Amino acid sequence: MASATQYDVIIVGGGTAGLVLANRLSEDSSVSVLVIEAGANAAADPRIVVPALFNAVQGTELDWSYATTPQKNLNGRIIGHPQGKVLGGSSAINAEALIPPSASDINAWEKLGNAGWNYQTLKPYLDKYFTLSRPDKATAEHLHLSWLPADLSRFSGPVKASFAGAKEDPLSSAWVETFESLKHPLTSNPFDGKSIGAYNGASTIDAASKTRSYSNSAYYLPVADRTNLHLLSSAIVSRILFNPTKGKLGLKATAVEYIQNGTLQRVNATKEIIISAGAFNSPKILELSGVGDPAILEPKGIAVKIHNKYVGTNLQDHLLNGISYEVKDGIATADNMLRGDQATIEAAMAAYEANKTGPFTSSGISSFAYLPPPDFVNGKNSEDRNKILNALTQKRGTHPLDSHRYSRLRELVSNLDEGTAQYFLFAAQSNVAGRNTTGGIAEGLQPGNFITLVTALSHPLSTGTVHISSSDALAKPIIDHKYLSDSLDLELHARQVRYLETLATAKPMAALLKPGGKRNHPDAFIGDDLEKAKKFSAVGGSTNWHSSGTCAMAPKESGGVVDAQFRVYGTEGLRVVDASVFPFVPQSNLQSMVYAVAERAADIVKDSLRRSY
Ligand SMILES: Cc1cc2nc3c(=O)[nH]c(=O)nc-3n(C[C@H](O)[C@H](O)[C@H](O)COP(=O)(O)OP(=O)(O)OC[C@H]3O[C@@H](n4cnc5c(N)ncnc54)[C@H](O)[C@@H]3O)c2cc1C
Repeated sequence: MASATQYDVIIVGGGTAGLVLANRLSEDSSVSVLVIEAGANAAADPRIVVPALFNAVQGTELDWSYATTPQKNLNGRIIGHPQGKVLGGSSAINAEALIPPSASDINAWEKLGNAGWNYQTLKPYLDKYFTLSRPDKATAEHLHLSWLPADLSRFSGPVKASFAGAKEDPLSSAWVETFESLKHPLTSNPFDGKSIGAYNGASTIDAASKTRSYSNSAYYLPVADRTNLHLLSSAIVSRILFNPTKGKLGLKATAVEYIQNGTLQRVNATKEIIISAGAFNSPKILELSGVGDPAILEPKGIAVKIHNKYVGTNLQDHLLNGISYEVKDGIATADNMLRGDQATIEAAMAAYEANKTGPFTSSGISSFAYLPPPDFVNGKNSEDRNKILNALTQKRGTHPLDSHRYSRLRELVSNLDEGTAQYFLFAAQSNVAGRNTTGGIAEGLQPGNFITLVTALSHPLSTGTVHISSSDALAKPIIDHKYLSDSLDLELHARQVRYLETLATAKPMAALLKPGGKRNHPDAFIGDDLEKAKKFSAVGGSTNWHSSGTCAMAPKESGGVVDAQFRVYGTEGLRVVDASVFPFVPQSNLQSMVYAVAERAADIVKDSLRRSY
């Protein structure tokens, strides 16, 4: 039985990855596990439970409310970065889209030198974290789910997923049919590691209760009464302490310092400390602990314990851009709800409470597509394509992982057999163009009903940094994504932004939109003009909320912070497990990879704990 001052394993951050680890590692009742989470357990809070309300959490006490520095290539705009500060982390505030990753994205980890990190080894874990409910026949037909396998029993995990979307809503059906009419049909089952074309995806929403299913409800609450699993909530970890004597692998991590109710406290770990504080806060905790670049740490008065200049670098995200199109009268969108219209919210709440129906049951984001650059398929625009391919053979960037990024993108643009961009539909307007986005997505909305067609760069070349701003554990880090700092990102992204206009004028999508209707910004009228698309890329560029990569899993000489077993280089008993370890941002939305990677990490740690007895 654990004491209050010492545990076998301490997990820093009870977020998406942290709670997977907490559950799996405490399955062995002889292992004592402590989770330290900065936020509260808000499991009953409707802003978390009700699927459509994910947006209402942003900027509240449940959000770290981070933001970038002014982004030079986005016209100096500041991009807001919500991050869950609550038990469940960002899985408690995300938009619930469950997008399976691409096999080749994962195989790229192994090519980089992470032995054993390929699709085959991760696949069992990708199937292990969720179960999937099949919708009724009429909904399945409406959503064009013929690709869904007859047997869903291979999905066997605690997160409950289902297909959102109502038969009455014309949008999700039109989405798939529009891509089909443009000769980009879905070519295979996305759950098998490849998705090209459009489909309506699943969401992490419990089909029966129509509530968010996330790491708290799925992994923590069902086992919260285990006597060997303890949770300290509303406690902010300030640093990891090391034993000054070097062991075989390096300094042994022995204790965690945290601040609770304004008091600095300490708890010891006998075997493992696992940092799962997310892509911004995990590198922050390493730096506060003296693990990082002396040029960053020393000016802040932090003694360098382990010199690794790559901590907090390699920051990636899927830069996105959306054009909002006014829809014809009578087509239901989420605009009124997003604007906070009282009558709409009351009607939606009434439908939700009475029989779990209506707009509160989904996030409004479930229609997706992946495409290679549409400009280049079938041999089109080969001169432009060759220019991009040639540029990708030249040395660009300064991070050791950059050369791998270029060769991967080169492969994708050469073969055109995988997506380089994600497209999705948001059933309301987007207001982020031309402004800082720290106020969230519901600020300054215009009257009318809209849909937003969105595209995001799947394999960005531009990478940024996140570093501490001071030695104060409560200070926000300095986040600089350096969006579009590699000019090739703009070349590809602008073409994809221009393709949104093709989608909007294709059948049957065009029939839903108001001819000559309003848009979200004067620069959003792009037509076929690539220069206008480039301009709008800067005006409207924003985050897809997929920050990752800042404690990359890679060989040390390739810019790695952790090895293939998640061990922080130069340490013993210290690992990082969360979105920060992804060396390359996968093309999929991140939660599926975070859950799967955490499940696999749990097995790796269990194995190591067994060997240590
Ligand atoms: C608004 C939003 C929408 C998104 N939508 C989707 C989507 O629809 N589909 C999808 O697949 N992905 C989505 N994502 C991405 C996905 O949810 C995240 O990438 C993923 O949840 C990150 O998991 P993580 O374990 O790395 O970090 P997190 O889940 O964020 O966990 C980190 C945890 O550590 C805690 N913590 C941090 N610092 C400290 C400290 N010093 N002391 C103690 N605790 C600390 C945090 O409070 C948090 O609970 C979205 C993300 C956001 C922010």
